[in-house]
Amino acid sequence: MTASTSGAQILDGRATAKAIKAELAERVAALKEQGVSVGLGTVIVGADPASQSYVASKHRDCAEVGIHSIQVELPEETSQEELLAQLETLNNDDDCTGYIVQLPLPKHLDTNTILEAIAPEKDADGLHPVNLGRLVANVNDEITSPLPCTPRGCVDLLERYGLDLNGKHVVVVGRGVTIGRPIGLLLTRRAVNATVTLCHTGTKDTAAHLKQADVVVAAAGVKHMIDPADLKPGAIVLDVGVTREVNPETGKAMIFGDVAPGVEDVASWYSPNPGGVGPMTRVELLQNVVLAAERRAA
Ligand SMILES: Nc1nc(=O)c2c([nH]1)NC[C@@H]1CN(c3ccc(C(=O)N[C@@H](CCC(=O)O)C(=O)O)cc3)C=[N+]21
Repeated sequence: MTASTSGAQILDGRATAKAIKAELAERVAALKEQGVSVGLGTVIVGADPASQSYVASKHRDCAEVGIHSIQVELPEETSQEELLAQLETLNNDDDCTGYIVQLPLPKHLDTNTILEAIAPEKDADGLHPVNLGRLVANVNDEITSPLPCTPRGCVDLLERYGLDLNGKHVVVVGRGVTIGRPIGLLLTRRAVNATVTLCHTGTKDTAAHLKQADVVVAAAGVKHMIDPADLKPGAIVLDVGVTREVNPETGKAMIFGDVAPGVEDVASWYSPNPGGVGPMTRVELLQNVVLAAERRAA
């Protein structure tokens, strides 16, 4: 655990993801000994530079733990039928243990129809409606089916630092499908036992909710929208939202979180962005593929 120069301690997602990757590498090796190979597929449509950079890092992660990768790159103008045919190929490919379709998709494609076409047992993101439904029904204990990567990454990061959420009040900001909506379902399970408030653009006074929060999950995707002055002193803050801006002079991409600078003077713990929940999301993707292979081997 790294202490920052100011008051708060850092929830270091890079170091935590590295430790989890070492554990996953052993599980992949054990599967190989049983003759089970583990493969992750990624499907990317179009040439969005942010998506390409995310997908490239997912394949680097795979190489690190011994997971074989299958990269499918399709042109921007790919039709819905062509994409569905590609997913059918991956659904039937025994070398592909699990896969993801990188989001966002070009506007002419229907994201929900595409996500539903992924075989639920190959859904590495945990975003298929069957798997999200199991999360709602509370039958998804990860032994049966995958959990969504970013929520699980948040919960694992807190757990690895020994931060107990039992009885704590968590305020989630943002209602997106990848994090804001599902994370409350994980946090309110008996095993975690937190109380959750979900704030979104329709919330009247988000600052008043933040003041009550023992833990804040900032997942709106709006650069620096959370003012540290609105936090309760000593709060735990997970900065999840990502805003990517390309510097027009250098051409270099810059990453910004949802929490404005100064959080380190108010929080007891916080996850920086970059370097916090992003690397955890990626390691949970690997975890889902390894779990899928272990299920298949059982
Ligand atoms: N089907 C699908 N699944 C996703 O999980 C998915 C997606 N689509 N579309 C886009 C978002 C965004 N996302 C991130 C993952 C890792 C980092 C990450 O590792 N970030 C590094 C920095 C990376 C950099 O510097 O570019 C960090 O936070 O330290 C960020 C963002 C996954 N998403």
